[in-house]
Amino acid sequence: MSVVAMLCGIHFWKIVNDFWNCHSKLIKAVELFPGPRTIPLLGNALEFATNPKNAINVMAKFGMEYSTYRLWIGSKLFIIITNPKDIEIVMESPKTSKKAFFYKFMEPVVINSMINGHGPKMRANRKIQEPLINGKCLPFFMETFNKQVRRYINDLNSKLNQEEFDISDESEYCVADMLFETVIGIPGVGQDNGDLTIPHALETALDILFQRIVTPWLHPTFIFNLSKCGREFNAALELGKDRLQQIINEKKQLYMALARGDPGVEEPKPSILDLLIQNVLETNAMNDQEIISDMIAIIVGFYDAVLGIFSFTILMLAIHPDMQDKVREEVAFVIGADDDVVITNIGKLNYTRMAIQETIRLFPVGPFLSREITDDLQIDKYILPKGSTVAMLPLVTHKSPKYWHEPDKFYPERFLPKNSKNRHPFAYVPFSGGSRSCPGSKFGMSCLHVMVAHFIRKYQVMTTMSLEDIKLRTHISVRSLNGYKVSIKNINQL
Ligand code: HEM
Repeated sequence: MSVVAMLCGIHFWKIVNDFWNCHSKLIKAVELFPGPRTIPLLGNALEFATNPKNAINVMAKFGMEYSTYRLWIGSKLFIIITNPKDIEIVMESPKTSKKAFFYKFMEPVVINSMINGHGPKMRANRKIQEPLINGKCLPFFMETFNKQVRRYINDLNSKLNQEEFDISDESEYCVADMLFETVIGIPGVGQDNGDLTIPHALETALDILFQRIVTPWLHPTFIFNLSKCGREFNAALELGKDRLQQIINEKKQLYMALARGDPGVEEPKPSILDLLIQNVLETNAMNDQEIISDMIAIIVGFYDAVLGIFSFTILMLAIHPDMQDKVREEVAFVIGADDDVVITNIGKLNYTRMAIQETIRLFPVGPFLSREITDDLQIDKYILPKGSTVAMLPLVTHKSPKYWHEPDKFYPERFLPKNSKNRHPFAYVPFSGGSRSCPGSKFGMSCLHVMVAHFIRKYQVMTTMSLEDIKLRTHISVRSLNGYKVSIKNINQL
């Protein structure tokens, strides 16, 4: 214990030293930036570390006040920006293509992945994977989405005409099954045996990651590793890593057996991981560590986004029955009473798409997008100094009355071309932008269309919640703190 106390003491001294000596340049550079009052050494950390789940709400509150401002989390300087023209400069600049310092916290399990890496190797790996996610196998992935969603919709019959239930809790297994089959290429049987170990472990890791970001005394790795949350975080990532390594080994064996023409070996259905392994067996372009890192990035990106957006969309349609009817009419017209949703339908489901877009406007999956400033960058009257972290807050920009009429209302029609034409393109950044934009946007939106279409075609959804009731819980992503309570009736009983 005394050794730990001594190490903490040494580290504390180092923080003090860093703060006063190494960061004097940064302190000077942001003298003119507005921002909340700081306290010595901790800066603004106490505002966030005491309640990390509310941290982005607090940042958003300051964002309403200042639009551009600075925050100090210990010795780390954050510049928060919310104006679309500034967001455009930051997203498009090569000086900000590196993710913020805290993405390093995902190491040593997730190294130089699409989510936390940078540089030529990361870009080359991303270039291999993007066409696998959104390319010619997408129609095939749609079959899996339809199959799993049909299963889920049938199981929801047990909730018919009953009390309210949480739509997110009910949808977890279906989302995990779609993920397992299309991303990792293992049978999606969560709806049969209820195993959510891997997605839950990764969700826990995200929660802890965010807690660490806003808690400066957890930044040093050796202190973090000694803490309870550090041990939990490492265990969660290790679990995902070990399972993925095992799956990769099995798949490599299988594809080598296929190449040799071994008898009785069947070609598996394609998944993103299967396609990637076939590619690297031929090209040797990525090693196992890189594949695992990117698979974790994709699993987190898929599970968190699809589950969160679907749950919010159904809740929004429950709160707004007129809009729910419009989605239902469109689905009936474009897809019919019982057909699968195929890729060519997606472009015709305009109102459904606008309902999903409007949901993501109000509840952005990436409420806090951050990058490292690798060289001084001018935005408006300010210079973002090299060595600071810039954070964009879609949660604020998406609700600014400067760009959105009645921003707190759910109004899908605001995405009609005639209502969008004068809007700054970076006033809406659901998938981030520039070189670090989401590589899974088409894949994810296709999946969401399938889920919403099947659900609304079968059920009338109601809720006692109102838009004003929803309190947000934020980590890297956004969730409803008070859940997504809905009840359902069979559409044919109406
Ligand atoms: C349709 C709903 C989705 C939305 C709204 C969404 C949104 C986002 C946003 C805002 C980011 C940027 C995060 C940041 O800059 O910190 C991001 C990154 C990412 N997303 Fe998505 N995402 C969605 C679906 C998906 C899916 C289905 C996948 C996987 C197939 C995925 C994989 C990723 C990955 C790997 C990154 C990291 C990319 C990078 O930082 O360069 N996303 N996503």
